[in-house]
Amino acid sequence: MTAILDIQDATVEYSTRGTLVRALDGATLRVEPGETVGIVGESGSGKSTLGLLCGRLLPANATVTATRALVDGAELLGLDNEGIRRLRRECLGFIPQDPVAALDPTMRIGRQLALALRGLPTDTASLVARLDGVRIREPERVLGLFPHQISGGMAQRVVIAMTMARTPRLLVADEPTAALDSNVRSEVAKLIFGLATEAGATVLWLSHDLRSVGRWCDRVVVMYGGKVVEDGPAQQVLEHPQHPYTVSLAAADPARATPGERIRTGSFGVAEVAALTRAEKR
Ligand SMILES: Nc1ncnc2c1ncn2[C@@H]1O[C@H](COP(=O)(O)OP(=O)(O)OP(=O)(O)O)[C@@H](O)[C@H]1O
Repeated sequence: MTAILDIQDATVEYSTRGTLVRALDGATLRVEPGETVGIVGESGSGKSTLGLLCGRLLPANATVTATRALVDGAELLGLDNEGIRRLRRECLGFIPQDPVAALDPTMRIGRQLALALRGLPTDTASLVARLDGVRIREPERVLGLFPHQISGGMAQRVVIAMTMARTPRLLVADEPTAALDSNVRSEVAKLIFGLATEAGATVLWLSHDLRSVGRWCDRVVVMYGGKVVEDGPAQQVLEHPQHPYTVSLAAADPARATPGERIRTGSFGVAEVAALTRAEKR
């Protein structure tokens, strides 16, 4: 079977005013179609960089090397611009931490959704059905609103509807519930995993929170210092952590292990993803 993601010995360095930061330092990860994989690690461990690498969405100051970097069998680093656009369009879906930033503030929800549906029916009934599918109440009314007029939870549902409309084979979600109120986090996680399962999508869920990842994902990958330091079935990693960092995560107070309340500026290049999504819509 072709792996949906096959990255071997990937190194990513960011250069900022003459200073080099090595965000990935020989990261290796192979994911089979249909797996749900939680990638956990402390801030700066390279999770977002790995997520962005999957869509070759790294910023211009990043230099990438890898022995192998295949997404759905395609050589990520060798694709021309049309090839990478096609891969993003036909295979990949990204759900960022900050849904409001991922939406165009100047465009009503209905229009953004219609643009994201590209080639699929965009009459009002179809748009309403899309919002229904992500359990948005009063969908007709929501279609006429701007992003600032809806809650973070609702905005994330809109982003999920837009992303899942393309039935991605690989869904990369970077702390997609961390910026939301605690009472909607689990509903949104359930929605994402439910839709991904229905679509047969593989999920890469990037998070600081080992316990929540263990709840939703079958497999847990732990990153530390730009490397994958532990990788196994969720239950095994939670109950018998091997790497000292995983041991400390597993021993942490669950309340403290809850995803951060604040939006982390280092997270997932939301601006890049939003710009890309908007550029592709035009
Ligand atoms: N565009 C950038 N330019 C320079 N350095 C960057 C850039 N993006 C990330 N880095 C650095 O690369 C390292 C890895 O960052 P990355 O965002 O991938 O980690 P992370 O595990 O996702 O962290 P967080 O959970 O805080 O998002 C960090 O030291 C970070 O400061």
